[in-house]
Amino acid sequence: MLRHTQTRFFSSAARLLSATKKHDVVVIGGGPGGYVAAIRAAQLGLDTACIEKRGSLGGTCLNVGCIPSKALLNNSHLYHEIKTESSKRGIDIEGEVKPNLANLMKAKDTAVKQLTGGIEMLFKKNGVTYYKGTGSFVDEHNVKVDPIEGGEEATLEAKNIIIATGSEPTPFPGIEIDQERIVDSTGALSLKEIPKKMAIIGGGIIGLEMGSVWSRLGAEVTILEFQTAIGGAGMDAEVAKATQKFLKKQGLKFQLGAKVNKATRNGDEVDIEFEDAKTGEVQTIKSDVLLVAVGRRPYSAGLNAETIGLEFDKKKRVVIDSEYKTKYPHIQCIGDVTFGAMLAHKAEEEGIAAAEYIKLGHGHVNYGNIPAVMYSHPEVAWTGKNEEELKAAGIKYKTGKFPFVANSRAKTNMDTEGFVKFIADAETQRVLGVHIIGPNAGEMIAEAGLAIEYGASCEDIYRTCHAHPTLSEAFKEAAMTVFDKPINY
Ligand SMILES: Cc1cc2nc3c(=O)[nH]c(=O)nc-3n(C[C@H](O)[C@H](O)[C@H](O)COP(=O)(O)OP(=O)(O)OC[C@H]3O[C@@H](n4cnc5c(N)ncnc54)[C@H](O)[C@@H]3O)c2cc1C
Ligand SMILES: NC(=O)c1ccc[n+]([C@@H]2O[C@H](COP(=O)([O-])OP(=O)(O)OC[C@H]3O[C@@H](n4cnc5c(N)ncnc54)[C@H](O)[C@@H]3O)[C@@H](O)[C@H]2O)c1
Repeated sequence: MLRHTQTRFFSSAARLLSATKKHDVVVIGGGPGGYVAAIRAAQLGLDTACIEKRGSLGGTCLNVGCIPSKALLNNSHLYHEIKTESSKRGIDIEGEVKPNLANLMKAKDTAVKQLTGGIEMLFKKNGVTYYKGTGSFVDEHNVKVDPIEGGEEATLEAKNIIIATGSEPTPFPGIEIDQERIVDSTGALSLKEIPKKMAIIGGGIIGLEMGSVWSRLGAEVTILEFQTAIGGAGMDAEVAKATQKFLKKQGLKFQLGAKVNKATRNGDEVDIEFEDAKTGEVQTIKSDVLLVAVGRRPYSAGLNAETIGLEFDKKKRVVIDSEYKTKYPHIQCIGDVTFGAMLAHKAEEEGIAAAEYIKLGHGHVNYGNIPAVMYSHPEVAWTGKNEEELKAAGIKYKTGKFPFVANSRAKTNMDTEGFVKFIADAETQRVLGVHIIGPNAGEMIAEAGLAIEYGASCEDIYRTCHAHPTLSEAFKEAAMTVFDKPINY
């Protein structure tokens, strides 16, 4: 008996020993923050591993966020354009134009598969070791991997650890998500049929993007937003108003200042009760599907962070310093699970900076110049400051605006909704913020990012030759309007 116990002890000790691996850097989470940090660390010559429990790399963004939503946004827009705009563009279509939901979903899934698979290839190319499983702290230098299918149990001894565990949808107290009739963003990306009526709690970016998708495909969409403006945090008030106007024109309905009290599923319907936040008047609406999109919250479940006494703030964000260091200098944290905008490109920037801090001792992210894009049509994009922020800070500024209706390319394309708005320092004309509603605003905002990063003035932009006929001429002319007259308006 004794001999048997001893054998068992030695064999499990041997197994533990053989499964302990040493790495310079262990990244927990394979989303845009984590996978980019891992690749950058490996490129800098560090022996790097990344642990991911989802079964595929790319995190929320590639699996259930940016990528699938953009696939549905792009293809639902094409469908809507073909259906509503073909004849005025000189294209005759015979027979009925109708969406094929199964194939729309297939196209979305193909994009996701190709891109998530691509990261696995990048890991191989850059020599990042990929552990499939849940990473949890054993102590401040050892991380255990509990494997998922295809993974292996291991304990990783790490000189440096980067936490990049992301975020999850914020629940609405009392409303149960069943991912069928009452869904969060993940469910809204995979509905089995096009609802006749869809209600959405939250007029932020998810609500407006997913509302656009299902409205274009035929649903009657009602957005219930608690605030008196849509767009969530950061959207310039003038832009938010104009955005609501064009979305309304496209058929979305808005109930602003709406305080939702409850929502219950009744068979194939959902009853939603809300009250006017000002008057207290109570209304009930019925919908086939309810999307709850009231924000996202940091995710750190399963990390066993308590074991090492990691610090969190009231919003459950991991507390870090300006070099992404937690209370332990060798444990950093980046992306949605810590401070700042919950955006993929912000997480990626932090991933690169965190890896560079480890190897080089310095890194760079300009938090004053993180672009935001809403992929409606037209798109809404901004970077830098908005008017409300500058007023609050007491900074004197001037604005200049140029409408796409006066831009030759937009007119040629019959796509003239929106404008480019510049906000510049009143004295120096230095660009402080740019806010765009317009076709391809998400691409155009990169030019504004460069201008802000390099401290450009409006005149610098005006004196830069822009090709004709392009939408970007509207960008140049908007810069001119801050201090002079535009040519074409
Ligand atoms: C519907 C939707 C659309 C979006 N669209 C955009 C967009 O267009 N542009 C944009 O910039 N942002 C968009 N976002 C936000 C974007 O997805 C996030 O900001 C981004 O994914 C954050 O990256 P991250 O690496 O911090 O976290 P995540 O992407 O959430 O990745 C974290 C990963 O860590 C894994 N993980 C967690 N705990 C553990 C553990 N203990 N062990 C191992 N693995 C673990 C998770 O499985 C996850 O895969 C969207 C989000 C949603 C929901
Ligand atoms: N294109 C993109 O970059 C993109 C796309 C989707 C998501 N995201 C990111 O994902 C995150 C989550 O998006 P989101 O739209 O859920 O959050 P959000 O913070 O953008 O918007 C949530 C909205 O819900 C409202 N709200 C909150 N509680 C409410 C209540 N009880 N009743 C009614 N309204 C209520 C808020 O006022 C806000 O307008 C955001 O940080 C966003 O940046 C980005």
